Amino acid sequence: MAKKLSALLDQPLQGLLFDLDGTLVDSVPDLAVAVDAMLAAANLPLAGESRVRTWVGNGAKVLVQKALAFAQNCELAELDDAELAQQQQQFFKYYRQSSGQHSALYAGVMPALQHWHSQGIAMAVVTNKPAEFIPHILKQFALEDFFTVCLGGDSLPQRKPQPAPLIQACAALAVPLDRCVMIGDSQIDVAAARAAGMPVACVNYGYNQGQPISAANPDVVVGSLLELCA
Ligand SMILES: O=C(O)COP(=O)(O)O
Ligand SMILES: [Mg+2]
Repeated sequence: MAKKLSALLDQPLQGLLFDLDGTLVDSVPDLAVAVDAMLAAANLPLAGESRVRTWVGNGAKVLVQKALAFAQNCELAELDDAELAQQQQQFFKYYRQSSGQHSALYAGVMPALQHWHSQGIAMAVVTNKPAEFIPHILKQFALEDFFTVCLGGDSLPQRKPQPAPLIQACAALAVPLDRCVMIGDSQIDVAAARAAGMPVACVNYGYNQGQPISAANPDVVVGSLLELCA
């Protein structure tokens, strides 16, 4: 049995911050459809789901950059800014169509959120996904009532691994940082939590750029959010 969340704090737990992609929802199937539709429209080779899985975590711009660099067989730095901006709009267009079609809620997420909700724990989503895509996904999986605060990768000037969105989410939840735990799937979540001075629990089923999450040294690793429930 994994360490309980309360064991990570000196004070009683009051708040939880959740990563979205790879932690609550397996969204890669729909992201991959949109990436490949963007590449197909530009007559470029398709990436496929298994590659896209290793590119998610740093937000849409980095995902599009990695896809274009792969398809054009070049370095990220060689990409043209104007083309990148245009392809990102294409990607958004296709993701608006594909989002939610083949995404799935991970096992254990619903009962774990219900548990913490019933305990009165304040909960927020802090994702690098662009904010416009968050409400639809939460609604599709009936998660929207659990979260009083949702921040996307473009909600603030800084995104994870910077601590700003975590600090902002705690402030919006009115929960002190030292009573809050970040729950994510990638080294980006671990780095953001460390920078905010917050403990971090990670799931082992997410994306983490193809690396085992244990390499990022989170405070606890679990195979299901249910393992974190007291
Ligand atoms: O959209 C991404 O790149 C990652 O989103 P996440 O922060 O919810 O994992
Ligand atoms: Mg994630």
